[in-house]
Amino acid sequence: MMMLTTIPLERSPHAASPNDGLDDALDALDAALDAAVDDALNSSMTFAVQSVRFDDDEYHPSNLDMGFAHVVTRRGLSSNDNDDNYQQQVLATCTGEDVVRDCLDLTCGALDDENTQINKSDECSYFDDESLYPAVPTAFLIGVQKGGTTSLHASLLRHPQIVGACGANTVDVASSGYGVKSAQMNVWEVDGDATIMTGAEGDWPKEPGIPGKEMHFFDWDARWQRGRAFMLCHYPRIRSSSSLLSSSLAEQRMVGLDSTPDYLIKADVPERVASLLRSYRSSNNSTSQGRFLVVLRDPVDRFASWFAMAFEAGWLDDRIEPAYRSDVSKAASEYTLRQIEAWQACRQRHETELGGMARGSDHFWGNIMRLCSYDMVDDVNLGGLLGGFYAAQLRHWWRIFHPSQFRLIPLSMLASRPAIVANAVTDFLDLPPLRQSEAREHVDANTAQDSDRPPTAHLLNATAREALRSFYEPYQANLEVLVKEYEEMNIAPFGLL
Ligand SMILES: Nc1ncnc2c1ncn2[C@@H]1O[C@H](COP(=O)(O)OS(=O)(=O)O)[C@@H](OP(=O)(O)O)[C@H]1O
Repeated sequence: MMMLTTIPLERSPHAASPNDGLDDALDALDAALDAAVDDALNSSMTFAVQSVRFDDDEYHPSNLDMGFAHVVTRRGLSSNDNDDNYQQQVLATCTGEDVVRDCLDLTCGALDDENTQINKSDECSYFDDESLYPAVPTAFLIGVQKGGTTSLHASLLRHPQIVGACGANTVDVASSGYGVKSAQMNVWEVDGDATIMTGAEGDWPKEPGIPGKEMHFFDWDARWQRGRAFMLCHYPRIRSSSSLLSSSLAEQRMVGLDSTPDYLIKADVPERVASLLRSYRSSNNSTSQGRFLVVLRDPVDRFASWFAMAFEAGWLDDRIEPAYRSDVSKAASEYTLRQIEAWQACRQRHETELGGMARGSDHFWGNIMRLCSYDMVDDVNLGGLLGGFYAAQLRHWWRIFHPSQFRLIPLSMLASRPAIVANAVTDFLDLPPLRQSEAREHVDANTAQDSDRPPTAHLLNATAREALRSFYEPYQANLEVLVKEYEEMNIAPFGLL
């Protein structure tokens, strides 16, 4: 059971200025909080209290009944709080299961007044604060791009012990239903600061989406070069110093999740992730080896979905024949055939360079892929045709991490049996299962229907679909071999698409 009491900051309607009478009002509010805390103590409930600031309409109280924003730890008032924005304090009383679910004291650095520094420098001002346990990213949803990763990410965030990074894509939490841990969102909106992230990668993503997804820490050089502290600063902290919060609760294990589907395709990422985990293990006695999730999707459908996204985003504007620009279906089919041709030509060009390497092996394809990714500038961000070479991508990762650290999840299974997937993933992450009612819920996020992009099912004509199907045949055969090996290692119950 959870009880939420809102105690308004009562100011005299006759106040001459915003600060007039503020001290008295704050004293009255403090006294009301103390009385409420006494009540909670007398009823021997576990409880927590939090002061909440509302900066603007985004922090409308209606957002606060979802997730953790309205709970835990009573903070001292900082000088910034003595302004007109400081409108309310909220008391939440929690007990039982809801304590874990709703009362963990997570805090996003950039939302904290005293920590805004992290936006301005590479160092996190609270990184050394031992009273804050970082929710370190040890779980990685690395692909495949357009595989349904947003749905899986959103469904995992419902678990009380899984957190995404602060910021990244923002989401209209109130309407999306992904309310849990909603205060992670809008970090950058709060600061109104798009300048902090200038660099090769451009602005921090701000488009509507899901909180904490697509951080690109490991594949965008400008972010990677800012170092480990920079990345960890963007994960919420668990505050254990609160006198009101039981320490066992504060120390509850949290798993940070980095869901960036481009990671699977980008050659440098596995080694970078490994080095982060190594450094984390050596400095924190952590034993985490990293856990990796990959959603697999039929490569033809994945390609169509990618095309729809790229077309809608304008990435292909100068690559589509003007005659086709007004007809997305024709554009998609024509582009597909042209890309297949370009790929075959590129492959032939490089085949001789690869000398005696066994033709058709994943290693061979991996090399061709690397070489052709430079040649095929048309294939934006490697997400087009090359995005479907799942076996070569996975083999590349398996050179660095053991296959047992991976779970391969067919999108078809995520779509049809969400509870099985949710429980298998939480088990894999050594976490208790989601509540049954939540695990069974289907999550469909980032679908064509939600966005302006064209539906993908009939995007490609029969010729283009067929050409793609036979194009991917050898790669799919390699994937089957890989999945068989994976199953023979008795790693996971999941089969192929
Ligand atoms: N539950 C479920 N069932 C079936 N299909 C689903 C589901 N969830 C997401 N999707 C489809 O996955 C596509 C989006 O994938 P991603 O979220 O991974 O895209 S992205 O890489 O993050 O941009 C996108 O595909 P298209 O609609 O074909 O574009 C989604 O519709």
